[in-house]
Amino acid sequence: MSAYLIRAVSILGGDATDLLLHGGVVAAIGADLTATGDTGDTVEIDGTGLVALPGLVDLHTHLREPGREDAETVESGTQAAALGGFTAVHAMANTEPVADTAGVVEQVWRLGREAGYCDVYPIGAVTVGLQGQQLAELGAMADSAARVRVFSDDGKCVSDAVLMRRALEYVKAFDGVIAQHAQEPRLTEGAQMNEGELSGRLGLTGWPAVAEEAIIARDCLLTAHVGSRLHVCHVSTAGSVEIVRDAKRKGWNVTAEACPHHLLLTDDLAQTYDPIYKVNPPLRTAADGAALRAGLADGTIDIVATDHAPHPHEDKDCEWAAAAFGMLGLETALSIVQETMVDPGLLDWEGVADRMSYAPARIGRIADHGRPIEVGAPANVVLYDPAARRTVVASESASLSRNTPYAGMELPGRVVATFLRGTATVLDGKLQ
Ligand SMILES: NC(=O)N[C@@H](CC(=O)O)C(=O)O
Ligand SMILES: [Zn+2]
Ligand SMILES: [Zn+2]
Repeated sequence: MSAYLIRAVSILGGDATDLLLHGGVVAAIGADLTATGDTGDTVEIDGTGLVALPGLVDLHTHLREPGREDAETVESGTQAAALGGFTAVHAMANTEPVADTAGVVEQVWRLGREAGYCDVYPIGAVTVGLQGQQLAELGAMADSAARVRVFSDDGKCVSDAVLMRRALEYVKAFDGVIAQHAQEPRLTEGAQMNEGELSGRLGLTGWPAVAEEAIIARDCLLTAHVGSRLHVCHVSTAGSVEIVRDAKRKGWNVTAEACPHHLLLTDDLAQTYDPIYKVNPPLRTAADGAALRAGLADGTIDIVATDHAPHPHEDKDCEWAAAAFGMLGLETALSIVQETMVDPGLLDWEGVADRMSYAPARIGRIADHGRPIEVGAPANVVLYDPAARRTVVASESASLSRNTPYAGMELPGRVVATFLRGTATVLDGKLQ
C-alpha cells in the first residue's frame, strides 16, 4: 500500500500544511513532513491551491442494483461517488427486489465491498415491497451484516400514520431512523411539476407544496409523540424549512436534507418540456431555493444529500408526462454546493464538511466516516480544487445513465483525489 504525502494543502480552508496518509489513517499533519522509514513508496502530491475535506457521505443514493443494472450498478454508482469525492453512500431500498430483507441488504453491502470504490451502507425498506401495508423485517436488517440503521420507502411515502408511528417506535430499539419521502399521495395524484401559475399555463398537473409540508408536519408530531428519530428526505419548499425549524426549536429529534438540484434549479425549467428536469419532489420556485439555502446555512437543514437517481435513456428521452422522475447527482454535488453556498458566502469549508460528511455520517450512525482530518483518523479524504472550472459533459459520467440536468453548464471546482482508508480511488481527477 502506498503512502500519500500531500504538500501545502489547506485543510478546510486553513493555512497550507503537509498531510501524510499512511497505513489507512492520517499519519501526520504539519510543515515540511518527510516520508521516511516504513512509509515505503510514497507518492507526493502538490496540494497548492487545494482544499482537503473529509470524505463525503451521501445519505441518499439510488444504486439500482439489484434489478435495474441497465440504469446503474453498485460498481458504476460507487465509481461516480468516488469521482464526486464520496467515501460512503447510503443505498436506497427501491430496488427490484426491494431491499426489505436481511438477504437483500447483505447482498448490496457485499457488492459495495467487492467494488471497493466507496463504502456502501444499504437502507432498508420500511414496509414490505414498499407497499405501505405491513412493516418489513426492520430488526433482521438491523442485525444483519449490513447493520442497517436508516430505513426508508423512498420513492414512496409512508402515508399511513399508524404504520409510520409503528416504524418510528420499532427503530428506537437499535437507534435507527426513518427517512421519509414526504408526499401526500392523494394531493399528488398524477402530479408532474410544482403547482403554481406555471403548471397551469403548461398544462401539467401540479404537485403542491402542501403535499410535502402536511406529511412533514405530521411526522414531526409523531416523532415527538413516540420519542424517536425522523429524517426528512429532499426538503424542497420554504414552508417545509419553517416546519423543520419549528420542530428543532421544540427540541424534537428531526433532521433534514436538501438536494443540490433544489438549491440551484427552479421550476421555470419545466417550460422546456425537457424531462431531464423532472424530479420528485419537483423543482420549486426561486423563493423556495433561497429558503433552502438559508436553512442549510443556519443548520435547520442538516445535510446535503444527492438523491442520485439514474434512469436509462428510454425512461427519460420521452414526453414529459411519460418520463421517470429523477436526476444524477453524485459527480456534481460538491460543485453545486460551492456555487450555491460557498461562493456566495453562506457556508465555509468547515460548514461543507459538516453538511456533507460529519452530519450525514452521524445521522446514518456510521463511525468510520465523517471524522475530522486529524492524526489517527481513518484516511477518508478528498482533495478539491475550488479554483478550477469545468463544463459538464453527460457522456463523461461514470454512471451507466446520462440524466444529468447540468450537461453543458460550467460549474466551479474539481475533485482532484479521493482516498478511502488511505487508498486512492481517484487521482488527478481519474478513477483508479
Ligand atoms: N427523486 C426521484 O425523482 N426519483 C427517485 C425516487 C425518490 O427519491 O423519490 C428514483 O428512485 O428515481
Ligand atoms: Zn424520494
Ligand atoms: Zn430518492
